[in-house]
Amino acid sequence: MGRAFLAVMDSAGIGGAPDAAQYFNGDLRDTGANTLGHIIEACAAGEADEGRSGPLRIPCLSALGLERAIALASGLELPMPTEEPRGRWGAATEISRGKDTPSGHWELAGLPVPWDWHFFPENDASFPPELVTRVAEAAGTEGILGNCHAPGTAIIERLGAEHMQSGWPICYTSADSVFQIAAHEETFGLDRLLTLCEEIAPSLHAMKVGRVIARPFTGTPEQGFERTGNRRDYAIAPPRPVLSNWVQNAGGSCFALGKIGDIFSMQGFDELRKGKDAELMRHLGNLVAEAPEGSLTFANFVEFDAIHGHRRDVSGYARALEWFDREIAGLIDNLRDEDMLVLTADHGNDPTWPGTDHTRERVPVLIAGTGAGTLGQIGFCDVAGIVATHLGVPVPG
Ligand SMILES: O=P(O)(O)O[C@H]1O[C@H](CO)[C@@H](O)[C@H]1O
Ligand SMILES: [Mn+2]
Ligand SMILES: [Mn+2]
Repeated sequence: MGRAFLAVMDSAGIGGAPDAAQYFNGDLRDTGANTLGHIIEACAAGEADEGRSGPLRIPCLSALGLERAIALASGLELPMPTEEPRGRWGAATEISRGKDTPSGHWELAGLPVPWDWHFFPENDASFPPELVTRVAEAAGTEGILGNCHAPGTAIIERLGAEHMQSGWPICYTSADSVFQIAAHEETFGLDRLLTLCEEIAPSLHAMKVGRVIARPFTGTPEQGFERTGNRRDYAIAPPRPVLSNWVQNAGGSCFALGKIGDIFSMQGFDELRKGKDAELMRHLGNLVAEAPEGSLTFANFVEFDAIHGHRRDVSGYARALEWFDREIAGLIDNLRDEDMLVLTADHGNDPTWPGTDHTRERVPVLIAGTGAGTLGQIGFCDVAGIVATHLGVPVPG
């Protein structure tokens, strides 16, 4: 039976989504976006030389069949490694409508999202009056500040002083399905902020807003404000059992690494280990050494997306891929005979594309430890099926 390690390279898409024309970055459709394909091309053309140089060096991902997966997904013709892949490789297509992180992960875990997420409009007042009233009541204030789309650091700079003076919470949103509340840890109070978020979360989840996020900060108008590490996400829970539940129900342990805990509201997980990507890689290495037989380790590496994809930083994304490739090669050497390591992604975020939003794409599925050969074109849900079958866990439905 062995163990299963499932690592999501957040936003590492490979193009070719059949419905890409229905998705936009600004005015431009996502048709043709190809995160990894375009990074490989940019590196080969010498256009991604900041902090690195030349063609993208990812021998481990290549040996597992990445270039073949890209060609299968999108038809993009890249120089092909001459050797046959040593892993199983394929391209997965999403059916959930959102090109967001929870949609991608839930479907990879066997649950296509059965609804449309609610996104708040980019109007002067993003939130409906009833919601504003409900939040102010829960906060015990006369009103709220913000009520708009904003980057989190910019809005505390703009409204931090007014917030400290009036005591009103700063509420804002973004292109994601989120309701975020920024408040000062001392003058508003951290516990009060967390209680407020917890209290209003059920009504936002009922509206199909994916997450309420507490964004505490400290500082002064004179010295400037800074967000603290006490961020808390109150995410909507998956409405049905997912891969981690199936594994747990069959008696296996499940470990969540990084954002996986929030994405699934810890549904089906025994333990959460957090940190930056480098730390997560160490957690993953420790679990390769220690995780019990029959267990699932589910990891999300968010920096590809959060630090490089949204900032359209091709060199940075390439550096992150080269780092990831080296680290994963080391982990594969330590797998036990019966183990499976699956590398995949949740959506695209092509750093060569206009805009700053995710791109609708197919994703690679690369599997180490269980032989070689193609998986062909599969669905996101098949990833859950492959992992469950490997662990001998029944797949419902
Ligand atoms: O700009 P900040 O506050 O970091 O917000 C970002 O973080 C949120 C959740 O990850 C995203 O929806 C985006 O809005
Ligand atoms: Mn994501
Ligand atoms: Mn993102």
